[in-house]
Amino acid sequence: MKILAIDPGSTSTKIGVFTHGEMIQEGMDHDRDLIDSFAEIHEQEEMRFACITRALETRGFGTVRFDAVVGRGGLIRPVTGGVYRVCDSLLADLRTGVSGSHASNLGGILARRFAASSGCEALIVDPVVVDELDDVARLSGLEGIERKSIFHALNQKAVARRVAEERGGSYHQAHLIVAHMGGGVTVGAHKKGRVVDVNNGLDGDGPYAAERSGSLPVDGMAEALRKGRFTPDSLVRTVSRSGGIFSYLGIVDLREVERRMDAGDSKAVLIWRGMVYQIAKEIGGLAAAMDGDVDAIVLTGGMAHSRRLTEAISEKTGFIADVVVVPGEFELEALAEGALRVLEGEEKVKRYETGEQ
Ligand SMILES: Nc1ncnc2c1ncn2[C@@H]1O[C@H](COP(=O)(O)OP(=O)(O)O)[C@@H](O)[C@H]1O
Ligand SMILES: CCCC(=O)OP(=O)(O)O
Repeated sequence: MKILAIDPGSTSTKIGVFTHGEMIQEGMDHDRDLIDSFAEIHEQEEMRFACITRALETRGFGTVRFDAVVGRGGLIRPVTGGVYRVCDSLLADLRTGVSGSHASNLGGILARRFAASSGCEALIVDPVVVDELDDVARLSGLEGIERKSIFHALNQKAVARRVAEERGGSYHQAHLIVAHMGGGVTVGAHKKGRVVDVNNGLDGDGPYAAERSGSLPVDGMAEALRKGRFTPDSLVRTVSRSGGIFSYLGIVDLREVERRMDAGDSKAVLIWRGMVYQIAKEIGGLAAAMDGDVDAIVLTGGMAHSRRLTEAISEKTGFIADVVVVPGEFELEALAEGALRVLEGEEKVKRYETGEQ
């Protein structure tokens, strides 16, 4: 089987070519100013298409006919976890950004384009809108406004499956708290294979991260709107793109933050400590939500490469359960594995309109 996996992130596009049971991966970083020069996410399609085409040609895969092309699923309508075909209605929802705007919307769009040249299926797996929330977790505290499940579903579920199996159990029996710490931070309560509570990684919700603000006081936001510091649209963009560490220090790279800390920058120390504090508090909150019945806490994503960060979070949360660190992410593997399960008939592809297999 030959599978092309496409994983567009906020600042990079990663691809994986899966052939003969092995995956060759390639990551392309995009300049932050270039990304910011596009007003809308879908306008980045040609730029990312050209990058992927170039990478495939350079690696000698330019003329390969794939059996499936699979992309990271974006902000479509809420769905349960699984593998979905990129049908016309799913494609239309990705293009309009029916549930919002994020680079992952390009995953299914690009998968359809590359699948057309191979004459094969275009699929997405565990999109960021996977919604398995308990009813009680949907309540925001204000009638008419619901909490939404928008998170690093693909990597959280892939890593949770691995950790559960490595600990001799199965994902469908395990109780895990998974913190994905990348450009955004999402912390999910995985209870017997369902993510029953998680902070919305793109909204003002949960801990702050490299470029996300996390939860914000409403009073302060209303005042900033009144004073014209933001319009409603620019506020939404700021919260998801230029909040968090970026807003305090003007940088997003945790390695640079830690270099500044080592050089004696007290502001960098405070902001770093604040992020540790908020992530630990989110983990603690979910432990209570799970009645303290937690098998392990899993720290993953790019920032989990920092031992200093994972040790500090472990110190604050280790009283709850074992802390397992899985640095980086397994999104390309999870995409290819999902497509392979469908191609080999192990799993049925779900229909977007009904969520049924
Ligand atoms: N070796 C490392 N040590 C510390 N931080 C790292 C390391 N590698 C990446 N990071 C940080 O991880 C974050 C990006 O994580 P990643 O999961 O790749 O992001 P995304 O959510 O965009 O996929 C950045 O803040 C980056 O600085
Ligand atoms: C929460 C949606 C996914 C997300 O935030 O991804 P990035 O951290 O890659 O931007």
